[in-house]
Amino acid sequence: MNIALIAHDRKKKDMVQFTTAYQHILKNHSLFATGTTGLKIHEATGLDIHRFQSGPLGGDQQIGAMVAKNDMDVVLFFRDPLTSQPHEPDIIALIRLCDVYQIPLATNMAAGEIIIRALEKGELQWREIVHQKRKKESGLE
Ligand SMILES: O=C(CO)COP(=O)(O)O
Repeated sequence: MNIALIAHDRKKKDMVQFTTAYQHILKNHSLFATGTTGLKIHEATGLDIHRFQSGPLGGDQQIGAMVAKNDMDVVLFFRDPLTSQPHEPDIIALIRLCDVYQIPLATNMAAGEIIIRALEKGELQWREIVHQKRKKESGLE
């Protein structure tokens, strides 16, 4: 599955702890992240991650583009609700797209734990059905 990992600055510690604790699960998936989050995770865990731009420079939008193509299966976005962000519209747009495409989205570590455990148990396999259906509709299969 394609998993996006994003954390605002004050939540990066949470993200590093989270990805360290669950790296045995995450390593079996394709990981994507905004620039600085991806770097911190890679430095702490050695996990392979495709890094997009930093959030304020368009990284949220790049991840949003994958969501809009229904290519992203899970979004773990540990956001900071107490600090205003210069790219707030991008953040809102990404969250909105997750709702448009019914993408499991965690906006904090507690919800992230529920999603990652569900992923481990295979409870998100329905995403494969979405991919297969999409391929069929586009004539790729
Ligand atoms: O700002 C972000 C998400 O909105 C995160 O960006 P960075 O991972 O580059 O810090």
